[in-house]
Amino acid sequence: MQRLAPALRQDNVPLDLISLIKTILAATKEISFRVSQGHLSDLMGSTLDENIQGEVQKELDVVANELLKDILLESGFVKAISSEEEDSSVAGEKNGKYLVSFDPLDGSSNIEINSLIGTIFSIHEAPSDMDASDPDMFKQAGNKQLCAGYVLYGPSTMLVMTTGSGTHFYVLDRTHGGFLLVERNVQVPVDTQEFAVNMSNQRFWQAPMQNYISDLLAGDTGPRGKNFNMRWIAAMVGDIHRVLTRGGIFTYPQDSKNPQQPHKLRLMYEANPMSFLIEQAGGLAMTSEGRIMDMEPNSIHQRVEVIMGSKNEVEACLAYYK
Ligand SMILES: O=P(O)(O)OC[C@H]1O[C@](O)(COP(=O)(O)O)[C@@H](O)[C@@H]1O
Ligand SMILES: [Mg+2]
Ligand SMILES: [Mg+2]
Repeated sequence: MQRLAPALRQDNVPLDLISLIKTILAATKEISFRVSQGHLSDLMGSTLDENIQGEVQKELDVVANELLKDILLESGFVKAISSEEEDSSVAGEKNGKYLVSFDPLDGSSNIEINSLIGTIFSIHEAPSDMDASDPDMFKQAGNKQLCAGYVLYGPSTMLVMTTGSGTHFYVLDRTHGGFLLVERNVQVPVDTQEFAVNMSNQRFWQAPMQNYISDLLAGDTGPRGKNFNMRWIAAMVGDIHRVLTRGGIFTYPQDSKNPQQPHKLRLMYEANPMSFLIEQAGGLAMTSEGRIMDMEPNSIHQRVEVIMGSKNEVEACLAYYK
């Protein structure tokens, strides 16, 4: 099995970017170790703080954020970082080439039940003519990402990453401490009979999504003429990993539960990186109005509607909005 750095060189990834990726992964190996300690560590509880989005921070959210932030800001490659757990962007090296956005721990509500969690990251080029403390540097569309990936802390720790030459799967080999390539150019099957959505929000969705999901639930007695299965891991990393592995449609549609917040998932460190991975694997990543990666961001913590996965199924869903 190929090691990470030679696999990236094969895809013509520049050496500086390889070094940055290795820096991110050094932090995720440490997070993976802490996660695997579970109740043996003192990181299982909640802090008394909330992040800027009003969510209670878990001890592991904070530790994972600090590990990534410290190693990235000290690396010399990074002009600034932005994170789910930071109010604004944080300046790094003034001549740094890259910007990194990350969700240090995705699926935090799964921590205490010993279920799937992960780290999601996205890398953009840093504008050379802007100040390192200017958060506007991050206002770049997803289609400008140089690299996106996640590390899934599951029964095995996996890295799923793209640098624009396909989406590849790696596994952390604890015997030598590095990530090994296990599957190159993963492909999301174009058709599927599996969907992922938080059904408890059903009554708050817009009519097109209500109608689409009702038709899936009607199975072979309804207009789709086939039965669908449902899965919901409550961690986007887990759900998207299943979609990349065996196909499916994953959606967090617009809802009216809280009129101040019609969308749940964050553009910069959830939707954009996952969109890059899904598209590089032949899937589609959309809102009901267009391609996620073509959206021009207006803020670091912007939220967005998400409909992504198997190409034909995403198109079938979007047809309800026409
Ligand atoms: O609470 P719900 O509706 O199940 O939402 C689950 C969604 O929220 C998220 O957990 C948000 O991520 P964080 O844990 O990083 O806040 C997504 O990963 C997931 O898809
Ligand atoms: Mg998240
Ligand atoms: Mg998180």
